[in-house]
Amino acid sequence: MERLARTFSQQNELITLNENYKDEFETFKSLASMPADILQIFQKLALDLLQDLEQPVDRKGCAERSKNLREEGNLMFKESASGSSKDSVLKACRLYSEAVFEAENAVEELSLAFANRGIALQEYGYYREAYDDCSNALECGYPERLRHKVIMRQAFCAWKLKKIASLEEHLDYLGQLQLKESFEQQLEDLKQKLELLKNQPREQETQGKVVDKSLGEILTDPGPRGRYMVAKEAISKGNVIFSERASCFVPLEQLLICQQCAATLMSAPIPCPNCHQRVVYCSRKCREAHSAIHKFECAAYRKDILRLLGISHLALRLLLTYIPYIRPHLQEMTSAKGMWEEIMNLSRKPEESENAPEYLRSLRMVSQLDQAIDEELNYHILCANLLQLYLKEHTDFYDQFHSLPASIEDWQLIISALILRFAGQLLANGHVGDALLGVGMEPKEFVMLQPELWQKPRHLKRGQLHNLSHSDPITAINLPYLSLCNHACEPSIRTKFDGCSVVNYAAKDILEGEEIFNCYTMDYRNSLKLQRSHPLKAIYKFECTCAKCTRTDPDQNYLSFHRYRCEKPNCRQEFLPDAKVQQNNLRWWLRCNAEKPITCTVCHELQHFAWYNEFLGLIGSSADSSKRQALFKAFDDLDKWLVDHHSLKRIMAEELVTACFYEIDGGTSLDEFEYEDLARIIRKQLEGIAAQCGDNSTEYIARMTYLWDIIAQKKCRTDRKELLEMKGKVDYLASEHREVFLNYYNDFIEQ
Ligand SMILES: C[S@@+](CC[C@H](N)C(=O)[O-])C[C@H]1O[C@@H](n2cnc3c(N)ncnc32)[C@H](O)[C@@H]1O
Repeated sequence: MERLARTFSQQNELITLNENYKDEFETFKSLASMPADILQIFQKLALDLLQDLEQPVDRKGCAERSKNLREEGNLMFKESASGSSKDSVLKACRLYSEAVFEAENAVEELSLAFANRGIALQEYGYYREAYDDCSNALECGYPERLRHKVIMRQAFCAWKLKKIASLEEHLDYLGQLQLKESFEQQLEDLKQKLELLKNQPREQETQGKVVDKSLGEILTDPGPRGRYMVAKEAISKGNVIFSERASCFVPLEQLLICQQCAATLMSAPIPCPNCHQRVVYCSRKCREAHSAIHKFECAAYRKDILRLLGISHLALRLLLTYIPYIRPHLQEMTSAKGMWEEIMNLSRKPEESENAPEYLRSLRMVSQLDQAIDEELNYHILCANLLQLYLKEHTDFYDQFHSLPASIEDWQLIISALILRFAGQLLANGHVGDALLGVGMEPKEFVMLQPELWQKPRHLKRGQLHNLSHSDPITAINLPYLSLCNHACEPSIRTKFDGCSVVNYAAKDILEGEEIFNCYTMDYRNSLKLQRSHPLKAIYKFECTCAKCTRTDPDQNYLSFHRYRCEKPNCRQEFLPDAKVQQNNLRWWLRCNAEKPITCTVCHELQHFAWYNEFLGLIGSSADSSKRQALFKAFDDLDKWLVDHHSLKRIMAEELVTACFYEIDGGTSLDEFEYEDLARIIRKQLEGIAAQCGDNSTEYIARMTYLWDIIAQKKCRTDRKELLEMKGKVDYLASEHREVFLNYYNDFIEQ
C-alpha cells in the first residue's frame, strides 16, 4: 500500500489532471498531450511500480513443503483406513489441500497432491470434486505408468455422478489397455453399472436467465433522481420481485471464494498455481468459465496489486467482461474520438427492459465522478492509468486490437477512459454481497475441510450449525438492474445474495405503480438520519427526501431501540437520549463513543451503567457454572434499565450466547436449566432482531443457528409452529447454505 501511495503521490506532483474535468475520455486525452518528457517520467513511475511488485517463487521450497504436507496427509489417510474414521479422511483432504496450495507451479508435486486429494475426496463422498482432482492430476502430468489408476477412479466417480458420456469415455480408454486382473474386474463392474445407468431416466441441467421476469418496470424522471423502478402490479410481502445474475464481481479482502460463482463452501478449492494462490475456483468448470478473465488478471494477482485498487479492480472486471461485446461496435472506427462517441451513444440509448444485455445496462449506469472531490478523482484516474499500463505491458490484452483500423495508442486511450468510467459508475451503483462464513476461520482455511464440523458431505455434525453463523461482506458486485432502484431509508426490497446472483423479495406489501426502493445505507431502524445523510450526499450526491426522512420526527424508529429507564432511584423515569446532544449513533458502549455518555432527559443526571461492566465481567468467567447462572440473571435484569427491544439487549444476548457456546464447543456441559435459559435468551434476542432488522434478515438467520443447535441436541422444548417458522427462514439463504441447513434440519430436528 505504501509503495502504491508513494507512486501516486509522485505522479500527482507531475500533473494537474482535473482542471475543468469534462469526461473520462478528455481526461486521458489531456494526460496523453502532456509534454513528452513529463509524460515519460509519469508513466515510468507506474511501470516501475508494476515491476517492483513482482514476487518471485521459490519453486524448490514450495515443492519440498508440498511433499511434506502430502506425506502427512498419507499418514492421516492410512489412519482412516485402519479405523475407518470419517474425520481422518477429511483431515487428510485438508492436508492434501494444503499440499496443493503449497505446490504453486511445482507441477510434479501439484499433480501428486491433486491425485491424493482425489482419493481422499472420493472416500469421503465428494465425487464431483474427486473427479475434478483426477483431471487436475492428469493435466499436471501425473506419471504415465499410473494414469490408468486415476482414470479408473474417474470412471467410478462418473458413475456415482451419473455422467454417462464421461463414464463411457473412460471405460473405452481403459478397455484398450492391458490391465492387471484386479483392474479388469473393476472395469467389468463399471461396464455393468454403465448399462444400468443408461436405462435410468436422465436429469436435465437448467440455466437461468441473467434477469428473471421482473415485477418491476423502469421509468425515467427528467430530474436528478433519474431512472427508477415501480411495481407493474401489486406485490405481496415476501414475493420475489426479480432476480439477477451478475457476470462481474470481485472477492473482498482477497477472500478465497470461487472467482467464477462466489461459492464459499468449497471442499476441494482449485487454486491458480501462477498467482500465489490468491485465486481459487470451486470446480474445473468454474475455472474454465473464468479463464478468459483470469488470463488478463493473473499477473496482477501475482503482483498483489488488485487489492490495493478497491473499486477499480471491479471496473477492470467490467472492462474485461464487456470488451468482447463493445469491440464489435468500434471495429470500423479509425480514431479514439469516434470510438468514444460511439460508446457514449450506446450509453445514452434509453432501452431499459429486463432483457437489455448486461454490458449495455452497465454502460448506462449513472456516474457522479464529475462531482467528486479532486483527491478522489485523481486517485481513480491514477488507478485507471495504472491498470491500462498493466494490461499493455504485462498481458497480451491489446493483441485483439492489432488488426483493427484504430491505432493501439487510440485503444489505450479508450481502455483507460472505460476503466475510469466504470469505476465512477460503480461508486454510485456497486453493491456489496454477503454470505454466512465459518466462525473463527483463518483467511486461508476452508470451512468444508474442518473435520470437527462435518459428519459427511454437506451434513454437519449435531450441534455445529452455529459455526456457520459469521455473516460478512464477501463481494463487490455489479448488478446493473438492481442498480436502477433509487434509494429510500425504508427499502421495499430484501435482497438475498446467492453467490453471484441476487433475489429481491418484497420487504412489505407494494401497491401497483408504487416505487420500489433499495436502501443504500443502513436503514431508518438502524441509523439516525444524520448518519445516513452524510454518505448519501458524499457518495450518491443527493439529499434524501424519503417518507422517513421528511417526517417531523425522522429518528423515532431508531430511537425506539434506545429507550432507557433512568438509573437514579429518585427518578426511574423512561427517557430517550437526545440524539442532537449525543451527536453520535447513541451506541455509547462502543469504544469510539466512550466520550459521549448518556444523560437522563428527565432528571438530567448522568447514567453510569455499572451493570454493563458487571455483565462483561460475568461473560469473561462464563466457564464457571455459578457465574453463568449470574449471567442469565443479569441478562433478565437488563429490563430494569433498557426498555423493550433496546438494541443493546440483543448485542448483550449475542455476547452471552457466543460465550456459552464457546464453553459448550470446548467440552463444558451445561445442565438442562441452563440450556432452557440459553434458548429463552436466544428467542428474546431473535425478537429484538426481528423488530430492528426483520425476521428474514441475515442477522436473524445467523443468530437462529444457535437455537437450532440447542433444539437439535434436544436440550430445550420447542413446538411445531416454531420449527416450521424456523425452517421457512432457509428460503432466505444462498443455495449452498440452504442445502446444509436443510440437511441439518432433516438430520436432527425434523424427528
Ligand atoms: C444506483 S443509482 C439509481 C438509479 C438512477 N436513478 C439511474 O437513473 O440510473 C443511484 C443514483 O440515483 C439517484 N438517486 C437515487 N435515489 C435517489 C433519491 N431518493 N433521490 C434523488 N436521487 C436519487 C442519485 O443520483 C444516485 O447517485
